[in-house]
Amino acid sequence: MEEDTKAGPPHVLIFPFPVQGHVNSMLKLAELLAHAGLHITFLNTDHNHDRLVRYSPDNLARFSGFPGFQFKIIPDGLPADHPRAGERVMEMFNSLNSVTKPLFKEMLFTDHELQSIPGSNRRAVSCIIADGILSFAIDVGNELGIPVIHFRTIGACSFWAYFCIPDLVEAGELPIRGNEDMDRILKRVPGMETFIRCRDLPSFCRTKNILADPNLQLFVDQTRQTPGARALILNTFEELEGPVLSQIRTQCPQIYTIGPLHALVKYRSVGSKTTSLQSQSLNSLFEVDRNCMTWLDAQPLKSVIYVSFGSIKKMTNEEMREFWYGLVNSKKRFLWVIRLDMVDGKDGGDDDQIPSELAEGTRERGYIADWVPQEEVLAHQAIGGFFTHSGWNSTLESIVAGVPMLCWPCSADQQPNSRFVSEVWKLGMDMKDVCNRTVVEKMVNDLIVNRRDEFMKSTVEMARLARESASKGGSSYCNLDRLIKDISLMGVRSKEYLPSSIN
Ligand SMILES: O=c1ccn([C@@H]2O[C@H](COP(=O)(O)OP(=O)(O)O[C@H]3O[C@H](CO)[C@@H](O)[C@H](O)[C@H]3O)[C@@H](O)[C@H]2O)c(=O)[nH]1
Repeated sequence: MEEDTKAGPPHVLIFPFPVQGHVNSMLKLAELLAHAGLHITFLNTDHNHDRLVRYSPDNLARFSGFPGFQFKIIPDGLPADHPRAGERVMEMFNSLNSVTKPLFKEMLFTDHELQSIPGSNRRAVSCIIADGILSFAIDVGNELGIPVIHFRTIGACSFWAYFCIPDLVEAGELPIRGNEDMDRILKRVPGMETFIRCRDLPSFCRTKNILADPNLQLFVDQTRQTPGARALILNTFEELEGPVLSQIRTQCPQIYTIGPLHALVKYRSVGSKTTSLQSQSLNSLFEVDRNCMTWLDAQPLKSVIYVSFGSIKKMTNEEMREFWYGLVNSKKRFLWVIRLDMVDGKDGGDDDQIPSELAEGTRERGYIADWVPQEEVLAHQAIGGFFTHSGWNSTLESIVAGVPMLCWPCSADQQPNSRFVSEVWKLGMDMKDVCNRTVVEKMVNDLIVNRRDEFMKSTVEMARLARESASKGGSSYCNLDRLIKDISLMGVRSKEYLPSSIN
């Protein structure tokens, strides 16, 4: 091993999987590390960077205020009109592997060469924080002898569920034996033996051919690689997922729980001499409709259900109608994020004519938006509940805002998340695998009227714990300090990081 003796702070390269839920949280980490004085290169795909420039210009300008922060752009290899959503998200993995990986490798090599030039005041990359599902970034980092820390944008509960899948298969608990088997409790997910059912496993487990399913294989393989990394960063907090984290620590001893990141960004700025951290940083890849805030201002206290199924889910026309009828029939006010390009079968035909009862109910009590400032929306006093797909960022944002959730998980980690929200944390209800207007109507009313007091008790308490963990002296606050210190110690460079190792 040889030491990189060049003066200056450590240089961290951060590389997210290029979708909203991943870019958002990893940019927040980048912001926190830059605020602590580290040099940061944030690697963004060309497609996403164009969108950030277009839809979050103020945010981008703010980053330029950090000395030593830079964005670098890399192609994702997909055509401009590729949706990068729905089922086609999986095509991104292939493209990233075939097009982006060699460019990434070349970029790291050039970075090393440039920074070796006498007079350069920037260190070569001394640590990579790679999205844990971008295994090629991890491989390249390892190959070049640069320490790699995995960042998983999912919760500990779903990380652990993915991790245990091979054990479930080996023990004969998987595959799932048809619909009638969905409520069977699984015994081989340590820490979850009493409540995790087949239907609560990551959605890829629903395939019959479990050993050959490429999507499942991809996520399981990548999760199983994490123990080989220097460390694992999770956007969660000890008080929320302590028991599951103890299980994960048996495999990955070095974990930094630094969530909820959006709360940490907010609390780290309190008392800070700089004002460069943003309390509600909106790293949006879509055009934000701010008029919804004016509409919310006019609604009574805790009267509105906020509805959003994240940035990737593509809905069917039928699902949209069932939700819409359910919301209108509930007679509750609603703010619904729905982009028509994310609804299958919208072709302007007869089916697209909005029935008059829906149009009228929406005009009276609803507001439909393409994209909203979600953190701000959830913090608004008019919001009484969140009808969510249980994406991990949305779950954390709801927890911090103290808003009870009605969960309709669609895919991947969302299935375990919603089980934890309802069964373990008691922060709301799970409507998994049901899409029916009568059920939506009833559950919306239960969430914000009939069972409101019951949910408010636990949501208020969990919000307090989340905020405490992100405040000075709290668990996530201290873990971030520990992470910064440990990254600073990673100035030691490996001898293998030599041009000859590039092939
Ligand atoms: O109108 C909107 C809707 C969403 N958001 C933001 O978009 C993010 C959405 O993230 P998330 O709730 O995690 O959902 P997805 O976009 O679906 O995220 C993907 O990535 C997550 C993190 O890995 C996974 O948990 C999900 O299952 C996966 O679909 C959140 O920060 C929201 O605040 C907005 O700002 N405005």
